Amino acid sequence: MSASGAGDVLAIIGGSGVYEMGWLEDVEEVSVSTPFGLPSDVVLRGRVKEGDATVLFLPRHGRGHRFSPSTINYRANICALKMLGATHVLSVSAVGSLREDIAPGDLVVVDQFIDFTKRRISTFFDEGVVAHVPFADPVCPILASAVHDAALATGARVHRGGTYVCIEGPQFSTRAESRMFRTFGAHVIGMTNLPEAKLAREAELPYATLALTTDFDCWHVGEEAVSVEAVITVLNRNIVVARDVAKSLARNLPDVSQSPARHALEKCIMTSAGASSPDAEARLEWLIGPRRKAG
Ligand SMILES: CSC[C@H]1O[C@H](OP(=O)(O)O)[C@H](O)[C@@H]1O
Ligand SMILES: Nc1ncnc2[nH]cnc12
Repeated sequence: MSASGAGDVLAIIGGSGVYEMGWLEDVEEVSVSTPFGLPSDVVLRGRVKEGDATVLFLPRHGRGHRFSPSTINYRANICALKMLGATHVLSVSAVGSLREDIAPGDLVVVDQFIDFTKRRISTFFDEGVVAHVPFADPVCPILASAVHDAALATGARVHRGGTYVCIEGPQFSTRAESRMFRTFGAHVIGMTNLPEAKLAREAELPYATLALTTDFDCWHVGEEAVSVEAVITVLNRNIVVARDVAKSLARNLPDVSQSPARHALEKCIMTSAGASSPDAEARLEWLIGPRRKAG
């Protein structure tokens, strides 16, 4: 796998418990406003020591954990990172395990999602311009492979591949729901990676998730049902590893020029510039402007 260029920008979206990276250098705070509103917080922009890439860091819940999974402005977050030149997106997320062989403390580099969210805006193309992007493989395999390599290097127990079912929350699941998700073949459960991953795909951003397993949700007979207290206890250990994985990845970004995400919008926009509205074109200029100009 060839290394990336110095112009590459790794965007890290921090999940529960991950409100800063701790290893960023030459850090500046960047406030970004987008056509979809404000992102969860200011974006930290810096670099990694002994690395070429620029690094962006955005805590999806905001510093102080101000936004629930349902109220995060996912569109503003992804749009802001795209506007700042992101070329790779690493999502760091706390998850529950739905499998006996995935234990709290394990890392999972997921490769599939099941969407059980209920009330989230999950597209940039909701008014005036229609587009349908492929999403069969929702995670960039090139980036996921690099994340897996970086995770292995920490010595943590790492699972390559897995299906992340995303629930609306903010309540945890019932036992019946947890058991149902297991019958679906899901491996881990969370509350935030959708529509985040869908929006990253529409924005043609290669996306991969480092899932930090913190509990067995509530299906496991021999285990206590998940609680915030239990999650935080394990998360405090996972976070240290997650920071190391992100640092290693920032130093070894893969070339994603062949990522399926990079051309996701090609031939997917149904509405011609003449048929859409000036408002819609203006709202999406950051994403389809160059394509529109190229005709
Ligand atoms: C505190 S457990 C539930 C909470 O943690 C996860 O957040 P993130 O995905 O941002 O790490 C989960 O999605 C819930 O938001
Ligand atoms: N059991 C669980 N369900 C949903 N999101 C989670 N995040 C961490 N553990 C979780």
